[in-house]
Amino acid sequence: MRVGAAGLWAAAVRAVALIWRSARAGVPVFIALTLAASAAPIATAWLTKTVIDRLTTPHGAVGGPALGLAATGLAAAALPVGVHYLRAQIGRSAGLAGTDRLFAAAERQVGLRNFEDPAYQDRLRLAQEGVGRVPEIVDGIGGGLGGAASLLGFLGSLLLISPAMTAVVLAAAVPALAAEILLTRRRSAMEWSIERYHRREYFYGQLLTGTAAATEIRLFGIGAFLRGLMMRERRSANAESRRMDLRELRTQGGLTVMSAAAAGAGLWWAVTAARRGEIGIGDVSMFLAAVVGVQGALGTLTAAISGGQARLLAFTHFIAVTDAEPDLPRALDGEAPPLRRGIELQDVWFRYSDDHPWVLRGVDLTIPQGRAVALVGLNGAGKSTLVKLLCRMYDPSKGRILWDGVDLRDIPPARLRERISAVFQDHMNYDMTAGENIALGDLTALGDRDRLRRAAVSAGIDGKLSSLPRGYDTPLTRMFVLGSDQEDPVTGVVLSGGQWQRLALARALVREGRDLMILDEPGSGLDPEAEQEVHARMREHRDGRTSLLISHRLSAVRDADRIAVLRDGRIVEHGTHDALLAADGGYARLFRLQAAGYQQEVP
Ligand SMILES: Nc1ncnc2c1ncn2[C@@H]1O[C@H](COP(=O)(O)OP(=O)(O)OP(=O)(O)O)[C@@H](O)[C@H]1O
Repeated sequence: MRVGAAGLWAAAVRAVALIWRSARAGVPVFIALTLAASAAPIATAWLTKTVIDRLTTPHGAVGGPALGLAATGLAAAALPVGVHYLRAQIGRSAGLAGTDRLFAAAERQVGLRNFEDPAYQDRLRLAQEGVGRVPEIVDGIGGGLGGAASLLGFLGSLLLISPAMTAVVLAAAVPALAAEILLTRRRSAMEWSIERYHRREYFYGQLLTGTAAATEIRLFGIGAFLRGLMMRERRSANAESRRMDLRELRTQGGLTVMSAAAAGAGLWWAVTAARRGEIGIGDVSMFLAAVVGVQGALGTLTAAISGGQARLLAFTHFIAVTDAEPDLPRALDGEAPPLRRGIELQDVWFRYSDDHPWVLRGVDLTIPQGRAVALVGLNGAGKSTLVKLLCRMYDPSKGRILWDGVDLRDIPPARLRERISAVFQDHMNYDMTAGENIALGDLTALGDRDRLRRAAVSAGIDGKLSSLPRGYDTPLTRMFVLGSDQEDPVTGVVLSGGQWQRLALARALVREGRDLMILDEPGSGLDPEAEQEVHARMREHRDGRTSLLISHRLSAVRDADRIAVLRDGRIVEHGTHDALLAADGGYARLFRLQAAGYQQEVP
């Protein structure tokens, strides 16, 4: 991604606006103290010159300037401390506001399309990095302001002593500044180009240190292999950084010699001019302070400019994420009415992107209110995709889905989702307490132990949760210690796959009174007995409710009011279990196959 000067400027304006809005009271004080802190050394230099001049003239009164020197010395020592505190404080406020804004922007992506786009994911990660660098932008602003004020102050002082010498010092300074800015742009470009190595290195690092892949990595013995891949990425990034460092070394080396030569020449001139009586001894001291001051200010300024470019570049990702349009067209005021008739899919076509093949190719399906519809089909047939369309995680590419006659596109996703509960095939296990894991299904149940237990009982997991060391308050994680009590840390518990499955079911059940219940493979991780039991419970729960059930175990869906078979992106069979068996099509064949498999297993 190339960001030109205009882009960086726009980013600077946005960053300043964010900083200003998040710390209105602190910013003016910070600027005032920064400028005062920069002025202190200039005042010190002038006062020193005055003291020396008066000391070298008979009867010169030095009391006033000496007192002034003491005051500026005090200011020079104290002001940077205040500036440092305010800078950190403003950085924290701005970082907090930026982080909140960033995550709110990510939440505005109500569907999944952007989240599944690798480019958006990259951008999101870089945006987090960008917002993390907002405190550095505050540093940069402070450095830039302070540096510029010192530079102008010392150059002005030098100008009063000798315009010629000012020209020499400037001649050494300006190329240095220009070269630094150029180097910085190159460094930014280099950092952007090595980002791809860092992303892959991070990925391997996560694999090697996380728990998700820990078992496989150990069993397959692939730790060293993955570490090798990780180190290869790091070496590639290092090689490019080293090339850049060498270029900087050469340029900066040359510039340092140049400015040292300018300073040396200036010193020689000042000393000889003082010897000839053309300037006073105080002027020599002022000149020395100005040369050192200009060089120091230049260093601060170039660091602020070069660091600032890199930080603003990172901040452009934050801007891109916070400005991104929601992935689904927004319907702001539609309603999802309580379901009375049912849900209708009319000629629904869907593919994940223009580059992907069609998953659904004209699905027509009705889920009548109060009925249980089962959806069956082979792996990859598109069942879970259809579920995601029903929850409006995506919009159909063609066709429409009607909720009691209202197109889902006309309903704000949040309102639609309030009416739905679901157990997803790839349900989530949260590193939180058992109770929280259930309550996440409906936050109004948080802390309502009776409701949580009711859901857990229905999902058949209450016994297990009640027997945990702290019951429903037991953390279901070994990732970190929960609770604020450092003296008495709460050790977490790890559940089995099937137990997590039941917990996901409880999470769906705690969402009481919803119009549609979606059960996508609710029994897939359970042993046969448990699966039967869960399906029996779900049958009870479904009774009189609108539900969509997906299962590969056809015996579990046989008593659904309707069964739809999805193949090649279309509903190819549709009816009750008995009707489908009588039709003797694909469903009947699959059902017999499964039944025969079970019979063979019985001795
Ligand atoms: N997020 C995604 N991006 C791109 N393609 C996807 C995505 N999710 C699923 N697919 C593809 O869509 C097709 C249908 O997948 P889906 O998960 O809906 O099938 P399914 O019927 O639920 O399968 P299973 O029975 O194995 O769970 C598959 O070919 C899959 O590769």
